[in-house]
Amino acid sequence: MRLAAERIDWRVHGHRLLDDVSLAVAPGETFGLVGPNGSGKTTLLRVLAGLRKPRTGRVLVNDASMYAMRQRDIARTIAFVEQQAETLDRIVVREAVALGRTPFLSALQPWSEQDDAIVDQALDNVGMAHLADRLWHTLSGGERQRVHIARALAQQPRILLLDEPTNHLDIRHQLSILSLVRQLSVTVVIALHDLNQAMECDRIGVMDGGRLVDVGSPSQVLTAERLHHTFGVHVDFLEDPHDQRRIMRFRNAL
Ligand SMILES: Nc1ncnc2c1ncn2[C@@H]1O[C@H](COP(=O)(O)OP(=O)(O)OP(=O)(O)O)[C@@H](O)[C@H]1O
Repeated sequence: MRLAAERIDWRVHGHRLLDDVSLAVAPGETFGLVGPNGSGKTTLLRVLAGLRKPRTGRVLVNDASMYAMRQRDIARTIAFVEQQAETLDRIVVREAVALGRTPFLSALQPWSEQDDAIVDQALDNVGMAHLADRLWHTLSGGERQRVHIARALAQQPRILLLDEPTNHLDIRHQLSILSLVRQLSVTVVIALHDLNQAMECDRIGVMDGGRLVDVGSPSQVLTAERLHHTFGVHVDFLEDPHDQRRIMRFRNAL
C-alpha cells in the first residue's frame, strides 16, 4: 500500500514540531527516517499512524485520506511499534502478541486456529516462542521490544511503522529483525539511529528541526556534508572488502 503525507504541520504550544512535511512511500518500499534527537521522527511516525491528527496537512493511504477511514480499518492496515513500550501487567507474552489480532475479531469472526497460527509464526519470527508463557513484566528490555514487534507482525499489516525497533536489541537480534523487516512485502517506515543500518533501506528521509530536509537513496542522502550539517559529525567512507558496500566511520563530534 502507498503511504503519503501531505504538507503536515504539527505544533505544540506554538513550537513547530513538524514543519510542512510531505513524503510518499511506495507499496513494498522500506523507507528509513533518520535525524538527530528531537528532530521529529517519532512525531511524524505518530501522525502517519493516525495517533495524531495534524491541524494542517493530511495522511493518505492508497491515495485516500486516512481521516475518512474507520479506526478499525486503520488498525487492520497499519501497525506501529512505538519506542516507549507500554506496560501490560499480568499478561503473558502470547496474550500480548495476540492483541495484534484484535482488529480482525468480531462476534461473527471469533478467535480461530488461524489466529493461533499467526501468533505462533509472529513469536517464531522474533525468536520469542520459547518465552510464550512468560509474564510480560518479567521480560528484559530487548525481549519486550521483540514482543512488540511480534504483536505488530501478528496484525499482518499492509503498512508497518517502526520507531527505533532495534535500540534495545543485541546485535544478532538487530540483524535478524532488520532482515525480517526487509523481507516483508509490506510498506515500511522505520526510524533508525544507526546510519549504517539505514543504508540498507530503499530510500531515506532526513529530519532536521521538524523538517524533512532530504529524501533519496541512502548513498545520495548520507553524504559527508549532510552528516556534518545535520548530525554534527565528521565521517569517512570505507569500503567493505566482503561486498564492496559503503561503510561509514564516524570520527568526531564537531
Ligand atoms: N507534547 C510535546 N510538547 C512539547 N514538545 C514536544 C512534545 N512532544 C515532542 N516534543 C518535542 O518535539 C521534538 C521532536 O520530538 P520527537 O520525539 O518527534 O523527536 P525524535 O526525532 O523522535 O527524537 P529521538 O531521536 O530523540 O527519539 C523534541 O524537541 C521534543 O522535545
